[in-house]
Amino acid sequence: MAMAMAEASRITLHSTLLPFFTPKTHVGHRHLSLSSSRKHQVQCSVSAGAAAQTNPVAWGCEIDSLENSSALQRWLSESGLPPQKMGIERVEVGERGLVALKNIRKGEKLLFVPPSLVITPDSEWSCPEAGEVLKRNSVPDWPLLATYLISEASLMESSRWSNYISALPRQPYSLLYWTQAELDRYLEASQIRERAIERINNVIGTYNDLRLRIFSKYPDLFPDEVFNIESFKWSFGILFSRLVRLPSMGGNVALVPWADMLNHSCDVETFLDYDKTSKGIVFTTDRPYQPGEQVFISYGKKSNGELLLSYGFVPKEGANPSDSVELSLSLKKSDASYKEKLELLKNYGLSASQCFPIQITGWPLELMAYAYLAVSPSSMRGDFEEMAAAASNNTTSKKDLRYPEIEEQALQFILDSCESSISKYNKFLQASGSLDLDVTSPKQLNRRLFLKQLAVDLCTSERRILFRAQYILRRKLRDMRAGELRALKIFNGFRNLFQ
Ligand SMILES: C[S@@+](CC[C@H](N)C(=O)[O-])C[C@H]1O[C@@H](n2cnc3c(N)ncnc32)[C@H](O)[C@@H]1O
Repeated sequence: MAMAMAEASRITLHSTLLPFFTPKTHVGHRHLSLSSSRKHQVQCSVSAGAAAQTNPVAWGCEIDSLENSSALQRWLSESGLPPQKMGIERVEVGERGLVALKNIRKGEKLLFVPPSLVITPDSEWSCPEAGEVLKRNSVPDWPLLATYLISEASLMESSRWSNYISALPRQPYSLLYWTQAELDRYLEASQIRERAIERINNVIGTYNDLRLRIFSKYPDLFPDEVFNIESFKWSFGILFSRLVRLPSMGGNVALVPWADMLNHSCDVETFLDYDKTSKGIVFTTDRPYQPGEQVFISYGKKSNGELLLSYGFVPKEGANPSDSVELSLSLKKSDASYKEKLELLKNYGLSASQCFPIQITGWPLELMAYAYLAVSPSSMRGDFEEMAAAASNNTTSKKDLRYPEIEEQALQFILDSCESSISKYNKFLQASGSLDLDVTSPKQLNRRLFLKQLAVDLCTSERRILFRAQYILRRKLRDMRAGELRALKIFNGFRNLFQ
């Protein structure tokens, strides 16, 4: 199960626990920057996001509460969940998690959550009129589920999901709860800041759209006191951190009570799915567990930044083999062919500033193609189109381009971008020791320390990948230049011989 709220374009990598809330500006693995006006919008709309300042929703529980999760466990058993080999406990990784109660073999199927205990876009509403209005207006799955959760939560004990909702965190860990000032302060060096702003704006935009088109027309069904931006931030936070995609159920998205108590480990490769034989949601263990050990699944092959964005945690440094960092490359405005190049990029869904994911093992061919385009002189204009196509998501274009005459400049261009990014991380990491001096209360200090630690962990892991890229690029350039020098010496040697 790939638990995560992956953006649509990334979902193809993983199957299961994935939310499907797609920022419109997301192109494949690339993320476009927001305009400054949109940044301003965030500031106005979500500046009350800090735990100390926000009005938390009236439902859910503290993130580590075991009381509500015991009630959840009892209700699930009474409602058809078969006996389990795991129980909910307080754990070292992830606050609460599922822990083996018995020996569990490798290759064993676990959970067997029946579809009747799963929340999907087709679930029955306790207030059927509200559901009908949304369906009549063709509201897509994500906003539909977000509204469903709020509607059921507000009905408290009258909802059949009340035990489930009471065990959900009142404030899910998610970048949705970071204020603009916190994002600026802690994530300035990382492209994840832009992604968080983009996501917050999508949530706000979605809520505003629902309010304008639907809620305002049916105030009795959707009163402002319940269906407001705070409750939507909560419900989207829950969806981002708990919704799964079930490939064997036609790719449906679902909240799976009980299964969503499983935490993520980068060391396992097992995902939730619907099992047609047992007619339940299961996962198959890829290692044995002894009683007392926490059982994990994978939320998908996500970078540390993506895990922070959707789930609010960062794995230990070096623990995530799928980690990557977004490197931003930009066309130079002083380039004589700037307009021509930009036009072509736009034709392929790209822009003058573009992010590409770098992994510890290397970078995509698209990044090299973009670099070729950025450094190519006007005399190569005949090749611009091929370069722009190769830099894009276009799968039919040739990707592995080679232009020996500008390869050195292209590598130097990538190295410069890499080093400029590294210097931003250095600045943040050096300053991080002195970031907390202006707090006024212990609560504020706790939050600051918590967010700062997450940011330091993220930035350290992202910088580590950039350091590796810097090393490889420097070595390549050195070898190239040494080769050129050797060739020049040989050439000079020949010239002297014939003089
Ligand atoms: C699907 S829920 C898992 C159950 C959750 N621990 C709970 O108590 O409700 C996902 C959330 O669990 C936490 N989590 C999951 N895996 C984690 C990990 N490896 N490290 C830290 N927190 C993790 C994060 O707070 C995340 O948003």
